[in-house]
Amino acid sequence: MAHLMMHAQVLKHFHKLPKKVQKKVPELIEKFQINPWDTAIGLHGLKESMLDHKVRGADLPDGYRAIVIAPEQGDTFLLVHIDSHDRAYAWAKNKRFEVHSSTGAFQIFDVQETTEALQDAVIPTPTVDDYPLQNLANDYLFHAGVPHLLIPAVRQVKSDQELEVLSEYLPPECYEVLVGLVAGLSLDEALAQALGTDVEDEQPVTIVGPGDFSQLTQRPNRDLVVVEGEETLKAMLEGGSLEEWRIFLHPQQRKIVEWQTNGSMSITGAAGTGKTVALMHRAVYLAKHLNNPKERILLTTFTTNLSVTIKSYLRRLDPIAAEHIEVTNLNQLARTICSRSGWKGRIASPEELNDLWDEVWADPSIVNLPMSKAELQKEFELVIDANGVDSEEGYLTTVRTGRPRMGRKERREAWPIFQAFRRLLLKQNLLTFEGAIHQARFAVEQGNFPPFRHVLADEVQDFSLEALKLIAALSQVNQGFSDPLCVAGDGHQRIYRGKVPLNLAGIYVKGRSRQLKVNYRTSEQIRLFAQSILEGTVIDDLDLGQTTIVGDRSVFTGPKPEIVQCADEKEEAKRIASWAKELIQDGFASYEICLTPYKPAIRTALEAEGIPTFELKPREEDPGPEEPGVRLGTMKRIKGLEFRAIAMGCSNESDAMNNFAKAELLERCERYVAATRARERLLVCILLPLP
Ligand SMILES: Nc1ncnc2c1ncn2[C@@H]1O[C@H](COP(=O)(O)OP(=O)(O)OP(=O)(O)O)[C@@H](O)[C@H]1O
Repeated sequence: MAHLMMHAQVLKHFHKLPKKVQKKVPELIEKFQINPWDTAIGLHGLKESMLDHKVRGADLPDGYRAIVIAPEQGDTFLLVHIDSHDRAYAWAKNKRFEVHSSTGAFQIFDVQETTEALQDAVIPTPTVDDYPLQNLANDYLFHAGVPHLLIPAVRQVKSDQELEVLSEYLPPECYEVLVGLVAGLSLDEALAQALGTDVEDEQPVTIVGPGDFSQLTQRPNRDLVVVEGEETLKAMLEGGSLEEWRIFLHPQQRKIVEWQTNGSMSITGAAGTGKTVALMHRAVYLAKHLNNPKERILLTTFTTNLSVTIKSYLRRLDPIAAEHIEVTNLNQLARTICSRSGWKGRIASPEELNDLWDEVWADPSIVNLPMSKAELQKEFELVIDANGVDSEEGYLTTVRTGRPRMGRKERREAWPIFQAFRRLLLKQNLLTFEGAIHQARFAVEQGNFPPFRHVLADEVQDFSLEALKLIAALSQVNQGFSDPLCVAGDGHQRIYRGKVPLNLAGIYVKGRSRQLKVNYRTSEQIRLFAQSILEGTVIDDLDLGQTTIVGDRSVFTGPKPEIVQCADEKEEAKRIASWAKELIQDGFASYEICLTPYKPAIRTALEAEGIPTFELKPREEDPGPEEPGVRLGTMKRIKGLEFRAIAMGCSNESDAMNNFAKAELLERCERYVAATRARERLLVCILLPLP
């Protein structure tokens, strides 16, 4: 059967086409499947007027034309553009539509346009004359995926800015490989990143020429999709427009989705690189391949926000598969397991915990405090509770990463205090959040709660050791099942605790780990700024190694983040309010703007300008377009969300933004998280330096 593959750009602009034209497209697809040469399709050659002789036109109503690329080998046709007659043909006239015979990627490019873009770019001449691309041999560049005809243009590139100019003109995977090479990756590494292939398992490309489309439906492809008929098209364009993440995955994401593993696997990547998207697609893929429909899949997250978003996205992705996937956040998961396995208590509220600590401190037998009360409470939360430490001996040997030094003597002194606190919890049938996770793990390990066939967990950088052990138990990681556990996370975004290597919890991902490097959320300018907040720090890969952002990039560019100095909170509130007002005048909806952290002064300043506000409260969903109002929320609250514009206020001398070098890593990571929630615009207020 012949196929018609559609290009992402056609789907992206589909909603702008006249209704009559939109209606005809499914008919066109169906006719193609039956007989692509059917005269009723009206496919006609345009040899004389087109540079690429494979270009065909197909008539659509109201004088519109579809640009279809006919194969020289195979029976896969490509619908690459739809527009009014003159515009459609002008678009296609000088373009080439080819499969690259080294990488197998389908590429659209215009040699003249690319060369001219480079010549016209006003970029200062670099002082150093040995930019990496200039020294590469033609053959090397070809293996990197550069079409033969574009090699001369690529060899002209003398700086990062010039390479960036080409980002709009080079085929995307080819541009990505070049960025990787310039950043210092080897050719194999850069190709593996861009194409989602491994050198070991790579299928050799065996195409016979640029018009051989016979393998396009089988190879990972970031811009083309097979559309099988009206229903598929409708499903893709649910709500009238395309949500690209549902259909077009980066080849690395595709690899993650379909990767069959005999043990746990991990997905890493900086903020916005599509980890959650890959994880959701993988959950759906696994749900579709369950052997027994009674088997269950768990997808869990650290924050409540994210689990709410994932739940609704999974239903959009595949409502039938979503029925097999239980989505819940860690807190809820622990509660459910505890209560289903017979526990009758409650998780203590923060106020109740404070009351219990007060009771401990009031106990006259507690006299020797090896550190301050506040530090001891923190020690309990971050070390004792999070690691499930249940004996003094265990405590003496626990690794306390990121905590103040404590010798054996101090630990022995502290232990009775923690025991006293635990006794009070028990007396009232209360558990801490970590305590509930600990109980839940026991319930699973003792067979009081059934494990899942597959477990997927997001935001694992913030999981405690106990939480990691819980998901390991729930997925039976060491029982020899295929694809037991897939975890996703990012060490740059760890904001709740020190790192806990997966390995410590018996989750072994060596050789089964993938890093995503293409940022789909934030502009390149915002990505670079956010990255600068963490400059000089060492970020882990969730396990025992370090992560690197070499070769990372965003898929789009935008205005530079604005950094403004404000003398005090009053000035800060004024600056933020006038910035938000300007954005709204420029067409931003109020709910697309978020200000963090929440400060009453900022709210008052906005309201004085007549701008509605909406506070994002803990555990409550962001209602989106239904509820106008500039969003106000803490940096922790906005994790897992994204906005077109973010303003970060920080008119406080000790704020991390005022002095990165002095700030704690967790605080810097929190600022990184806040900055990377912004898609297009970022305003950062810092304190005016003291005289
Ligand atoms: N293949 C894709 N095509 C288009 N958009 C994508 C794709 N993958 C992800 N995105 C978009 O990029 C944004 C970030 O994706 P996602 O939330 O999955 O990233 P993440 O790595 O989990 O981010 P973070 O760690 O910052 O929460 C989302 O708006 C998502 O829709």
